[in-house]
Amino acid sequence: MAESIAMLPWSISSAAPLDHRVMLRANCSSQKLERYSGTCTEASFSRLSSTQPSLLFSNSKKSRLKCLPPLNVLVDSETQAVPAKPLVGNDKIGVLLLNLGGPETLDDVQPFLFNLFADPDIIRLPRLFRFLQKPLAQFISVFRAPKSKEGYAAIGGGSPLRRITDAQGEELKKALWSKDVPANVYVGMRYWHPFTEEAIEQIKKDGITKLVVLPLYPQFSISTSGSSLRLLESIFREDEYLVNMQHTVIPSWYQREGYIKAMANLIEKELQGFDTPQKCVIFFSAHGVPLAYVEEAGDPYKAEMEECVDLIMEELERRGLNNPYTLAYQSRVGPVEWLKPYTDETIIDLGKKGVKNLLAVPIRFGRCCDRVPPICWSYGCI
Ligand SMILES: C=CC1=C(C)c2cc3[nH]c(cc4nc(cc5[nH]c(cc1n2)c(C)c5CCC(=O)O)C(CCC(=O)O)=C4C)c(C)c3C=C
Ligand SMILES: [Fe+2]
Repeated sequence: MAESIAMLPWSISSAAPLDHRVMLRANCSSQKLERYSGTCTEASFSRLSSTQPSLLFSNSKKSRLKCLPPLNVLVDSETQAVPAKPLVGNDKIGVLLLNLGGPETLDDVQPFLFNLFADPDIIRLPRLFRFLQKPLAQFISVFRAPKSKEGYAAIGGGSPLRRITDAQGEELKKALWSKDVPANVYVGMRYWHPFTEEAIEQIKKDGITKLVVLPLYPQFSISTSGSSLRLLESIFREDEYLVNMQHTVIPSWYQREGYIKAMANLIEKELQGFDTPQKCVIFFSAHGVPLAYVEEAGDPYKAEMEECVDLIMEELERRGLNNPYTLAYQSRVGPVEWLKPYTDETIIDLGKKGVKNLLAVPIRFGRCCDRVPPICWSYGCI
């Protein structure tokens, strides 16, 4: 089995994104395509409709225009005008960071799981059976809680996600202010405090007039950014203040140069810790989703994840690092088939093939933690 296993520290982002998906009016045609180009990121909630999932989650490659919008501009939800300096007149700028949320104590675990499983983007029941969503969520959350609690107990008794996301928000705010963009940054979690609804209340209290919505998931999935954006869309639809507020959405950003280079930097640094770095297998492990999300609902998650890994590997190759690598998916829950290959099976295969040096890269994780990384937690004994 593997002689050395190194882990990259969890440091880029906390979770994963919804593509296109929300984009109904993108202004990309004039943008030059470049290596790190990705899907257009501008979207207007006012154009979203949760009753039209095909508009949100088309998996047609053709419908996904490529562009490279600068992150530091605001796109007017009505006109798509892109002013060089977004701060005009009395505008108050806000950035809303969306994330999953996590239980802060072991007592929070079951209610957190209830919120998660009550989400129709997580447990996708046929329309006829939707009335069962909450009873089912109650049942599964009670059933799952002991196993989840074990995991959270192993990483100090709660999720570090709020702390990490708050810290990211603080750093983002500092970076924006240093660029003369005096924006407020808000954190809105999907399944635990501070809930998205709480962030929106604060945004209204602060009188924000222009809002950038940034899910902290580099790659889009129906179950992560998709769910958060759908919730946001329903909040916006019912609120006169929000409907009239200019806003833009960054659905995914796995292809951004800064992100790819940051991942490559971390990998390059960790490889240096091996005796024979060039022989080390780079093992990307990502949170999975049920296969049906991709094959039936058109979730772009798998495609974005694979493209992301390719981009990171290309960046490493440009630096003269030509290591073998593999991508596998973990964290499956329940009886249905999830994205393959599975992480546990892949690790065993690598061991059988005689791989002695493995660098595990938690590219998109569930129970993430800087103290006990989940891959050690779950697979350390294999
Ligand atoms: C049951 C379906 C689930 C889907 C689909 C799913 C997708 C998904 N999740 C993340 C990121 C995270 N998930 C986290 C915890 C978590 N996720 C599920 C289930 C699904 N996730 C459960 C039951 C749990 C709770 C923990 C457990 O019992 O295993 C977390 C951790 C949050 C924290 O506490 O810090 C993250 C992050 C992604 C990226 C994703 C789809 C791509
Ligand atoms: Fe998850």
